[in-house]
Amino acid sequence: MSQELQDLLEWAKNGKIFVDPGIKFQITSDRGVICVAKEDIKNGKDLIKVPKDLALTPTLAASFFGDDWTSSHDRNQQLQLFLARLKFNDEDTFVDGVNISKKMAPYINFLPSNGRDTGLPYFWTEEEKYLLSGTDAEVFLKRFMDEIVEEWHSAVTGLKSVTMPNDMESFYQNYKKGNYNKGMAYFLEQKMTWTSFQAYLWAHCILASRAFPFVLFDPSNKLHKAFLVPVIDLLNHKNATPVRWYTSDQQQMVFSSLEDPSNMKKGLELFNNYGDKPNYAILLGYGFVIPDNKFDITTLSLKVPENYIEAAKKFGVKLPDDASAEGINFVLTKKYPLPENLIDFFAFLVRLTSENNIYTTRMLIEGIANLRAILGTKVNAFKKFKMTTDRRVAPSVARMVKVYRNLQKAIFLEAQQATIILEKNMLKKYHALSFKRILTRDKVFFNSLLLTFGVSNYNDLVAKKILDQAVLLWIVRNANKNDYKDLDPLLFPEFIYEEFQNVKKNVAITEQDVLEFRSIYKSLFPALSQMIPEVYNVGDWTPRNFIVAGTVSDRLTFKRPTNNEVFFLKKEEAKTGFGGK
Ligand SMILES: C[S@@+](CC[C@H](N)C(=O)[O-])C[C@H]1O[C@@H](n2cnc3c(N)ncnc32)[C@H](O)[C@@H]1O
Repeated sequence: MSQELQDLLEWAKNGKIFVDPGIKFQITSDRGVICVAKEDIKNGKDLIKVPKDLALTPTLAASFFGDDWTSSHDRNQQLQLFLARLKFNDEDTFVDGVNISKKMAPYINFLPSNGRDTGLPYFWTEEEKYLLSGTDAEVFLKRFMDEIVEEWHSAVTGLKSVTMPNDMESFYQNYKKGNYNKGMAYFLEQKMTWTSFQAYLWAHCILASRAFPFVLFDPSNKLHKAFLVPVIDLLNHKNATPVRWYTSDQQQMVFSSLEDPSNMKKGLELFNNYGDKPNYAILLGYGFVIPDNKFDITTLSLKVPENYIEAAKKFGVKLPDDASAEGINFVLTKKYPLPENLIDFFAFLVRLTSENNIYTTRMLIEGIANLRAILGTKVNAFKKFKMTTDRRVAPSVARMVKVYRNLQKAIFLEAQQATIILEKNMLKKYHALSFKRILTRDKVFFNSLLLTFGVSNYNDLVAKKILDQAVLLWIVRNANKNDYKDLDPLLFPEFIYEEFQNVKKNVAITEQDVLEFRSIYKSLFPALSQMIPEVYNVGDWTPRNFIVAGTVSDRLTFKRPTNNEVFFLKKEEAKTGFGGK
């Protein structure tokens, strides 16, 4: 046991902190101090009780600063700066005549002596932070660091009795200019004075990783302030551990574990529960990650022009609240890797003007295929990322990031797999008609392709790049169905015929359409009608019908990107029925 831990426990005993004789604390090489059962522990038993007097609270910090504090910010800022002072100022800190520096010395000494030792990524080397590239943790680390810099600056410049040192002001100005985007680590390694940014960041990390909600003592505290409770903060976290924290008579804070007794047997570690958090939050708040964390999430960020966001909302897509031109952040959870609003958004992105107020089967299925491609690029980026080794990368950090990245990749992979299943289910549910199937049924048409293009199977159509023409030809044939004699009318689905008539009647043909279809048409006609008149010289095969067929194909077909299989889908309202929220 380290001297600091020994001193802390001795101080705790003298200060009337109750520690159940059935538990003990010991130091591990990889997870710091842990709490271990010395005997079988009954669940629900009060294990640690800490008098309020030994807690470091926002009230105490506020009393210390008093009128000296003028910053409008105050969530945990006062307590953080107060803690930084207790740790990094050699002068004693008095509150209402009590020397808090002296009173709390064993606790303050026990806390990590520098930023690096907190283990939180804010103090990682640049090479270590680089390992987070492309992850949510990288984004949040930058965002939170920006916030902490602002908080600190406003707190320290707001203190009447303190003049911001020049080097600190110049750090602030340079940080704002982006000059510390790389190279922060070196700055953070420098010596700390209590008002320095380094000290404030250290205090932020201490509160993030060890504090409890002050609402336990002060139910009126709406700001979610935090406070520090010695000894109870020695327990490590395990997901889903049932624990109880409560205050008795507003005088002491009590910890008890409601864990299954089989997990509290002699020799086993006893845990606290820091909450159901995803790994990026555990990493940034506590400096570790949980392998196979069932609360893990990842973010798929998409950037689209602002007018798309408005239009999507108007269409009924439930976008995340923070959606803006800066980006839309869809949260993929381990439990629901494919959120329904993400599918809706991708469906919206491929909607045609003719699809104006419903999600059609085509929109959803095509949207899902596009979404799969994006998820694929995320998975590949994770797969390709090289975990470089460097002497400035601690092996423990590299191991942790590897676990984190693997879990992130797994969520994207699960989402990608889910799109495959969803596409399959939807094609089945909405009775998609495969063009491959059409070709096996419509033998006369298929033979015409064989004779003219030398196509002997579906894959040949793809290989010879004439699949799209074949689909158009068949749509026109379908429109001419009443002109063919002796053909089974069941070969020609009514919904495709009707859409053709609808488009022909209602959609104006533009010059652009004519130009687009001219070369395709010329490559096929009049040759086809001369070679196989029984198919291509019956009914109306004019260029106009080709153009109409093009629109029908846009509206009713979906080409599966994985194997180029074309499906016809009835235009109807569809639901994924996937249940992912
Ligand atoms: C409230 S303290 C718990 C006591 C801590 N082990 C100590 O040495 O003081 C929180 C810190 O403990 C460590 N920790 C807690 N739970 C952990 C876990 N499940 N795995 C690894 N480290 C953990 C992390 O370093 C975290 O920042």
